[in-house]
Amino acid sequence: MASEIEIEQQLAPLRLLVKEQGDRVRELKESQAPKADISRAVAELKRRKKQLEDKEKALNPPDEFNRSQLETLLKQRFFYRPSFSIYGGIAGLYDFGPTGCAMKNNLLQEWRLHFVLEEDMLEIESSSLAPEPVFKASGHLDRFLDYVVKDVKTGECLRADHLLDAHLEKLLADKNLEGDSRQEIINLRTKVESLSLQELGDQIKKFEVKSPVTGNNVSDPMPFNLMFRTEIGPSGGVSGYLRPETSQGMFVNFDYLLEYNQGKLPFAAAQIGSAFRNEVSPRSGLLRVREFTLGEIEYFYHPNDNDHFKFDSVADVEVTLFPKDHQVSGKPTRKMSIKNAVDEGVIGSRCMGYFLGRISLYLTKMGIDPKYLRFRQHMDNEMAHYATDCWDAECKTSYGWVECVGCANRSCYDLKCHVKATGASLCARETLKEPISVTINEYHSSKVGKAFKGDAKKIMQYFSNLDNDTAEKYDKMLKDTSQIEVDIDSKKLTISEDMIAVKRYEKEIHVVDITPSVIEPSFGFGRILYSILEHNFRIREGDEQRSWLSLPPPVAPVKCSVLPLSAKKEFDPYIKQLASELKLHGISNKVDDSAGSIGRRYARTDQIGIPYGITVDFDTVTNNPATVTLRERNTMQQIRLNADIAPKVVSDLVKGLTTWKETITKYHLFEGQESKK
Ligand SMILES: Nc1ncnc2c1ncn2[C@@H]1O[C@H](COP(=O)(O)OP(=O)(O)OP(=O)(O)O)[C@@H](O)[C@H]1O
Repeated sequence: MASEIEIEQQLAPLRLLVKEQGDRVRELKESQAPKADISRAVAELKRRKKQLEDKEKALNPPDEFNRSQLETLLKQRFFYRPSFSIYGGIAGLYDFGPTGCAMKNNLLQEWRLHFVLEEDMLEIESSSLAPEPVFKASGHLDRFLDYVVKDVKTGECLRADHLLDAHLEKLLADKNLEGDSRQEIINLRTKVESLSLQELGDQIKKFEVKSPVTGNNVSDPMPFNLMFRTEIGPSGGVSGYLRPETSQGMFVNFDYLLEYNQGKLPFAAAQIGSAFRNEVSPRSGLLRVREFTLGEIEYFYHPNDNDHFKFDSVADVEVTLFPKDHQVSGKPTRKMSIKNAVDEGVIGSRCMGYFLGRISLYLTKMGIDPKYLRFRQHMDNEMAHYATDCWDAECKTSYGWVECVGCANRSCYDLKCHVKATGASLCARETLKEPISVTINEYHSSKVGKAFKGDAKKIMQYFSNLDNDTAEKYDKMLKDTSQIEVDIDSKKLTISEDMIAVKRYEKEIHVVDITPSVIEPSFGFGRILYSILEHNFRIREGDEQRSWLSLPPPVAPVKCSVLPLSAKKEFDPYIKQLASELKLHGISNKVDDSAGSIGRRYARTDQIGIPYGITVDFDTVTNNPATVTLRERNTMQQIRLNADIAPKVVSDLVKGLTTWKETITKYHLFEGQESKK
């Protein structure tokens, strides 16, 4: 499917023709030209408008869920739009408007309450830009790749797995394709993202895949690193990268976090921040972009204890699971409680189960429809280089199943990588019940300092952290070749026999170093936000179709509207008073005193998902004490209540201290109002 920018580019000439003809009609009318000329010009304007409409429809084919209606709403009410559009835009970058920004902030605030506050997590904010050795050590420099092919004539780059997948999808659309060939393609589609470079190349050749844009042949696939590279500082000597995930900031600060936590495991660090990926083909709106907000948690725990002390709180949470063996054998998903899934070994540990349960609770509270939420386990060859097990929380949208949260078991991979690269001590200390005897390798040197100057400290640190196997391996190398080569901070250093001496002895110890294991839930807020919008998009049938959003109050961009029934001056003091009292309760509100019927204005507030609306009318002014109506968005029911308590009632509703059902039993339903859900 074409990106929004591509669509806009194709529509621009037609829009111009419509505008020109519109101007022409206006000129003719103003100059009181003959009626026949005006009618001809109007007919031409209609023809051009129709041409534009047809093209728009062709580029945005309607599907079961009417995405184009949602997109129109999102554009009109400025949830988000392509960045720099007045310069023609750049694919994969988006700006959030007031509604989108407020909604995203609500998601972040709820995330902090649900995870950081609830679990006493240690939230940090680390730099978005990191020097190259960090990503060399973490493996991103060598392995954070997508495979791309080039159009052999135009040189345009295309993501190889997506290209192959789209081609296979097209083949499957052919109803005449039957039997084994159909099954082979279905099977291949389930593992397209996990094919190796060689396998991808073979399949692209086998199915004679061509560029969908030009129909030209494509090259063999080649690796493309997704990180944005830059130079840090004016002299250009230090290479750096914008982070593709926020987690490295938490790993490199592990020691300080542990100390802050009084040296105790387990604990969780959390971070919200921007991540940057130079995606080959950004597409599908917010779903695949080049800059996005991530919320990540690193739960550090003892590798021999993968329980979670709060497991019981999620034991009964029902989730839909799609384990890897079901994907291979074509079996359907399983709906089960977290407890049963762990007991039956579907989920590997109570710790992983705990986080899947918490993720599910967060997403559904935010408005994800549980029917369209599943947890899919990664296939072994699909996992990121750092993971040993991974479950993605996927939401079904009109684009298919979309990964919104990844929950990976990163074991001790990252901490060990940074220890290896820097010699830093990134481990916890455990006091043993009984002392044990261990081999100590003590390295001494007089010449390393002279030979390696600034690097000497790191080298000696590196040696002091060696495990026994590596120490023995180095002993042998020194004996055999009189030198050893070590890789520190991405530099290969040669240490000769005369530079270093090792003293080895047994020692009884009471404390051991532990490199913790890590479970990492990683939330992409753009994808979550879009999925929530799709899951809550509704149409009210009536004289005219009105689109609206059934967003849960905590997520809604604005919580309450304040509406004067008409433009009467007497309403103003009440409107001001209500708006400021709502603010005192921390309830965001929007006064809509624009012209237009009250019905139209309610419809406008429903469009951005405002859950409650207070209306000031003639009775407000005449009643003593003053009364107002309070309307609930989903049912469109209204109650009448005293103006001075209305803000508090809305505040209680928004904060979940009461429900609408309870509220309508306490106050009177406004005359003639019934549930119109
Ligand atoms: N290009 C992107 N645009 C928007 N969100 C993204 C993008 N890449 C990743 N995310 C979000 O970040 C989360 C964690 O990133 P992770 O590295 O697990 O994704 P990923 O497996 O690389 O995603 P994908 O396979 O879709 O590229 C994802 O669950 C998703 O919500």
